[in-house]
Amino acid sequence: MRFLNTPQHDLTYNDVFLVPSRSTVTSRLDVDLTSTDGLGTPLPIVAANMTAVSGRRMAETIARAGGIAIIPQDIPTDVVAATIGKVKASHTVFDTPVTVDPKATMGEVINLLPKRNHGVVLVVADGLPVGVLTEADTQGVDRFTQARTVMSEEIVKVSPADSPRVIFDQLAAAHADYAVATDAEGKVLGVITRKGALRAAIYPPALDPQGRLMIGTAVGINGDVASRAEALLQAGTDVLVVDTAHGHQDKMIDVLGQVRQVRDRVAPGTPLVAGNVVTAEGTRELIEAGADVVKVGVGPGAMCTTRMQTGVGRPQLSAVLECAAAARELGKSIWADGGVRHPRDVALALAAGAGSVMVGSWFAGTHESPGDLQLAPDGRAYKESFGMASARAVKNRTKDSSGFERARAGLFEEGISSSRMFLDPERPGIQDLLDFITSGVRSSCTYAGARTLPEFAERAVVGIQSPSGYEEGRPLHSSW
Ligand SMILES: NC(=O)C1=CN([C@@H]2O[C@H](COP(=O)(O)OP(=O)(O)OC[C@H]3O[C@@H](n4cnc5c(N)ncnc54)[C@H](OP(=O)(O)O)[C@@H]3O)[C@@H](O)[C@H]2O)C=CC1
Ligand SMILES: Nc1nc2c(ncn2[C@@H]2O[C@H](COP(=O)(O)O)[C@@H](O)[C@H]2O)c(=O)[nH]1
Ligand SMILES: [K+]
Repeated sequence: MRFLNTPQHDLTYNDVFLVPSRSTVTSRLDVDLTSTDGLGTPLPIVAANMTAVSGRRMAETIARAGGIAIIPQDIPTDVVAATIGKVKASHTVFDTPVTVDPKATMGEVINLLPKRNHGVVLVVADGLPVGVLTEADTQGVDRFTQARTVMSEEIVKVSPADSPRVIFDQLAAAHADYAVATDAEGKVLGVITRKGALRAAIYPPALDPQGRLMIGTAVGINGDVASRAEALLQAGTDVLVVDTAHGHQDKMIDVLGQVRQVRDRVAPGTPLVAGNVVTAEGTRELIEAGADVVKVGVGPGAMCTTRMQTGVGRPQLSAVLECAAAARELGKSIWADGGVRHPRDVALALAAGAGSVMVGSWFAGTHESPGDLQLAPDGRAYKESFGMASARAVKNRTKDSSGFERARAGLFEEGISSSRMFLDPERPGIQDLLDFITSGVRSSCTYAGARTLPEFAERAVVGIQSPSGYEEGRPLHSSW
C-alpha cells in the first residue's frame, strides 16, 4: 500500500480512501479473494471468537461461503469438540435444514423459523421430507396446531449430483425458492434456495484436506490451556487461536510456547493464531513464540471499551499496516481484528496487508449468530451482542472461581454487556452480508487493478481524508 499524502499521525479506516488506478482487470468476477494467511480460505473473512457471534450455525454457513468462524474460548471444551464434529459432518454445499416432526406444534415452528436465513421449516418423518412451512403458514393459526395439518406437501427435490445452475433453473421453472436435496433412498441431505444455488456457483467452500468444512477454535491464556488445546486439536480444529486482550505479555509468550509443543505433537501443520497486538515488536515476538498468524487490534471493536477505560489501543489501519509488514518480513501473516462496519473497511484492511479480516458485532446481527431473535418496540428485529471482556462474559468465564474472585474480576470489565445488533432487513443472513462485503472488495480490487489479494496490497494507493471527505462518501437516503 502506498500513501498519496504522507500521514502525520496514526489512521483508522474512516481516515482514508482508496484512489482508483489504471486497471487491466475487466471483470470483478476475475478477482481471486483467496486469503494469504496460510489457511488459504477462499474468502479472507473470519467470524470472531465471540459468544454472540460464532456458534455451529455461523461456522457451517460461513465455511460454505469460503470463510471460517472461530468458536470462542468460553464454550466448554466438550461442547466445542461436538461442534467441530457436527460442522465436519455437514454438507459442503447444501444448507442444514430447520426440521420438525409432523406432530410438532406451530408454536415450535414459529420459534425455529428465524434460526436460518432460508425462511422455511422442513417437516421430516423417518428422514424423509414430507412437507414445508413458511412464515406465511404461521399467520392466523393456533400455536398448538400440528405442523402436519398446515404444511404444504409440494416439495422441489434435487439430486446432489445436480449443478448449481441446474438447481437454479429447476427452482425457477417450479416458481419455487427452496429445494431439498435427497439421497438415493429419498432421505434429506440438505436444502438450497435459488440464491443459494447462485452463490454455490460463485463461492467455493473452505475445506480441510479431507474435503470437510473448516472451523477454528480459541483458547485463552488462563487455566489448563495445554489440555484444552490438545482436546481441540484432536477434535479436528483447523486453526487454534490463542487470545487475550493484551497479547504482548509474558504469559502469552509462555502459553504460546506450550500450545506450539502440543500442536507439533498432536496436529503438526495446524496454524496457530495469537493476539491481540498493535505493534511491529508485538507481532515479531508472537511469531518468534510460535504464532503463524498474529491477530491485530486493540480497542477498535464495537463492544470494546478498552480505549475509553485505559486510553490504550491504536487506530486500526495504522496498526494493521505496521503489523502486516512486520509479519511479512518473517514470512507470516496477520488478521485485522475489529472495527469493521462496512465493506470498505474489509477492503482497506486487505489493502493494508491483512491476510484475513475478523468481523464480530456486525455478524452478531444475523440469523446464524447464536442469540435468539428479539423484537424492539418499533418492530425491528435484533440480536443481543456483548463483549468478551464485559462483566457478563467475565462472570461466565470465572463461574468456577469463588464469589470474591468473580466479583473482583468483574471490576476489570473492558466491554459492554448488552448491545442491540439490528438485522438489516435487506441482509438478514450471514451470506447476505458476505455478498455485500465480497462484491465491495472485488470491486475495490479492480479499481486498484489487482487480480489477487497480494496484488491488491501491493498496488493499493491510499489517501488521507477529512471527516467531511468521509461524510461526502455516504449515501443520502432523502433530500437535504
Ligand atoms: N481486541 C481488543 O481490544 C480486546 C479484546 N478482548 C477480548 O476479550 C476476551 C477476554 O480477554 P481478557 O480480558 O484478556 O481475558 P483472559 O481470560 O484472556 O485473561 C487475561 C489474563 O491476562 C492478565 N492481564 C494482564 N494485563 C492485562 C490487561 N491489560 N488486560 C487484560 N488482562 C490482563 C489477566 O490477569 P489479571 O486479571 O489478574 O489482570 C488475566 O490473567 C478475549 O477474547 C479478548 O480478545 C478484551 C479486551 C480488548
Ligand atoms: N476491548 C474489548 N474488545 C472486545 C471485546 N469483545 C470482543 N472484542 C474485540 O472486538 C473484536 C470484534 O470487533 P467488532 O468491531 O467486529 O465487533 C473481537 O474479535 C475482539 O478482539 C470486549 O469485551 N472488550
Ligand atoms: K470501540
